[in-house]
Amino acid sequence: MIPDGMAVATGCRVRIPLRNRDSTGTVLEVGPPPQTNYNLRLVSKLIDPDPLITPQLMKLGKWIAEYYVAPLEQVMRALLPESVRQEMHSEKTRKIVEIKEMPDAEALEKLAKRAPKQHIILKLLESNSGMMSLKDLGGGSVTAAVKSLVKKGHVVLKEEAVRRDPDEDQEFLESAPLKLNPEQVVALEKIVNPATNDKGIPKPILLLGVTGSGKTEVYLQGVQHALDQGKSALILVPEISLTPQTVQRFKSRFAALHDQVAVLHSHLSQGERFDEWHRIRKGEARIVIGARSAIFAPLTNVGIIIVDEEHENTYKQETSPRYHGRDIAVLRAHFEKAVVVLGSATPSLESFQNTQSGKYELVRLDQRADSQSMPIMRVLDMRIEAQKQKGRLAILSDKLRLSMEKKLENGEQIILFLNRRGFARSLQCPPCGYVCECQHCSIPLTYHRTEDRLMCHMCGYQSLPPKKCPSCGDEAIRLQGFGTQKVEEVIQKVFPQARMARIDADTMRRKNALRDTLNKFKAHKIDIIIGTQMIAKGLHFPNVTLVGVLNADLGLQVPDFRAGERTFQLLTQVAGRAGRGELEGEVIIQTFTPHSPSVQFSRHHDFDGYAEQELQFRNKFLYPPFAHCALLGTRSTHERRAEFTLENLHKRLKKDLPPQVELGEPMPSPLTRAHGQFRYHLMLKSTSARALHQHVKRILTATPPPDDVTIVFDMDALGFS
Ligand SMILES: Nc1ncnc2c1ncn2[C@@H]1O[C@H](COP(=O)(O)OP(=O)(O)OP(=O)(O)O)[C@@H](O)[C@H]1O
Ligand SMILES: [Zn+2]
Repeated sequence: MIPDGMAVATGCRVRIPLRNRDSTGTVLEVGPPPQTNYNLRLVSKLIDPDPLITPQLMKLGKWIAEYYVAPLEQVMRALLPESVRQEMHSEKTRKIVEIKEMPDAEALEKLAKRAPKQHIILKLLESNSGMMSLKDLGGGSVTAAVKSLVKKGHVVLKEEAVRRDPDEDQEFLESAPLKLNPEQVVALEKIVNPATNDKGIPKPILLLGVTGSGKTEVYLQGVQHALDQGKSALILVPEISLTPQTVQRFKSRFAALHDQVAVLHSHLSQGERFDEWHRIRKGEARIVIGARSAIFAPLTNVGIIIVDEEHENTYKQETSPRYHGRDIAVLRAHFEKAVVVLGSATPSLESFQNTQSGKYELVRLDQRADSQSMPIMRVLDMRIEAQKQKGRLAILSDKLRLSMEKKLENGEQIILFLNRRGFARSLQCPPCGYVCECQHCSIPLTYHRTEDRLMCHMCGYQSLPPKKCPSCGDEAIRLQGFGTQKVEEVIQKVFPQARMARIDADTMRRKNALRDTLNKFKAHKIDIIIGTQMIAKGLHFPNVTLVGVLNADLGLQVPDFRAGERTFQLLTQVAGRAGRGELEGEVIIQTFTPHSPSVQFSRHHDFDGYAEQELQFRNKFLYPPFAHCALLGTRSTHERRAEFTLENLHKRLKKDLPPQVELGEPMPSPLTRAHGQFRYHLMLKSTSARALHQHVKRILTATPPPDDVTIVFDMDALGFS
């Protein structure tokens, strides 16, 4: 309860005595006290006179809690960084000593004899325009002397706030805006004067621009326009540590406004995050760049929200609340009446379909900005290569090896890409490329070693693994695969002179490791980079003339209806790293399935063609964007209990199932056991998001799990492991 006269508002933090202890909480709603038998407590203290959470953000939080079926407290935790919520890291301050009144010459002379230290301090201060930090004066060794000077009235001791700047060690040279090409001019115009609905809310914009088309320059000038209007700007990037170049470009362009740019990401220390957050809230920082959670930055008067590489999976939060940063960006822009720009060379089909249905505006950049041509794409059939290199793992085709040789001779640089993801293994036949698929869902079946079974991870269909390839009859159908480490070994043997670096989750653990390696590559201290999807994003290296994709199929073999989309995106993005300078670029794609649409359409840089056939497939099997897919899972250290709990939930969900919702069978996850926990899951599909999350919420609320079982619900799930 609120004591009389205390101005508590929604979004403020308050202290309440609970169990003899003062606890901190955030006010979700203010209203008359409810009828209850509980003993209601009075708020003992109002911490923030102004709400920490703006009304728009509060609205966003409530929406997230409902849609993603997450407890509101959990959502509040996502909204407010821990350091801010707990007041753990109050402002960092330093002590400043300032001259108040210098003693006259006579007194000064006396001081020099009797208290030489005090004399020196005064002299030092005098030669430093009367003011120095206590630390610079000598810190602990002079505190006593300074105190005496304070007592005598010669100096004063003050506290001054200092900002913990995460990029303190870096310098950013101001970059001038480029003269836009005609396509960019049109794009910027649409952002500056967006189409609006009848309530004056701008329509979201999908900026579909081929790799190297100058999307970033359009973002920069769009942000500039918002600032000129006195508004603030929010820029989301997939992952700060993976996109150092994009962040650098923003920091450089707005270098003159240095203190108005805030960066939010997971590598900040608690103190840095505290400072950045409060600078934003006070309106000192009006440009915010950050990863997913920066969508909750406490900016006011937002003019523009940009989501760079909007198709990236990293925008989806993997713990509850499992929100999608891009979707929340669109929603926040709507609440704030701001323009939102989703940019990508390979947009998600969800966003693209929204342009087809008229919900979003489609803006295109079809040419590379500096009139470089798109790289030449070659597709290499590894089935033939596998026969040639009998018995060995076919990692490097002759064609790719020869091309690498030539580039190295010319002093040009090479990126080798290995798209290795997921744990799920499907069965593929090397001589013919055939992959075992589910007849109902058209996704690869996953091989479960322990049961010696093939399973469909969408619907639960099971079958025995074939002894021979059903397509060509060869017995070579088997599990296969190689990782980046193996590739590095092989390349090292073939090109002993070349300088190379491997970029993957294992080698890039150290903070700034990626930035440092990329800087070395830029300075041409490295000839070849071998990497996973970590290197597919937004990199710009003019001297890279060859990109090799070692096995394009790996991404196609995961039990996920988005596997094709992801492969198309990765191939297109990776290919876009080649030929970004004066020299022409070449891309060699090694694959066992040269005719798959992902390979063929990316080869021709044809997003529209790809989207058209993929949307047909999605429509036929009723997958997103034509339906919502969600995953309901159980996790427990006791396998039977995880299984049993899910079966029980399944039974209850089946009863009164809304007609729009389709319910899959419970089954072990492809990643059957992780962190000592057994995992089971089932899929839900629905043409109505609301019908789905309401039904699940009702059942989950009525069916609390046993203590040793955790329930996971993932609305609009992106992964199915
Ligand atoms: N109007 C312009 N005139 C000249 N050069 C330009 C112009 N706009 C962009 N560029 C340059 O073209 C190159 C590619 O631009 P940019 O990196 O912004 O493209 P992008 O669309 O963001 O690419 P990607 O999607 O591959 O990350 C950069 O070197 C950039 O400086
Ligand atoms: Zn199936």
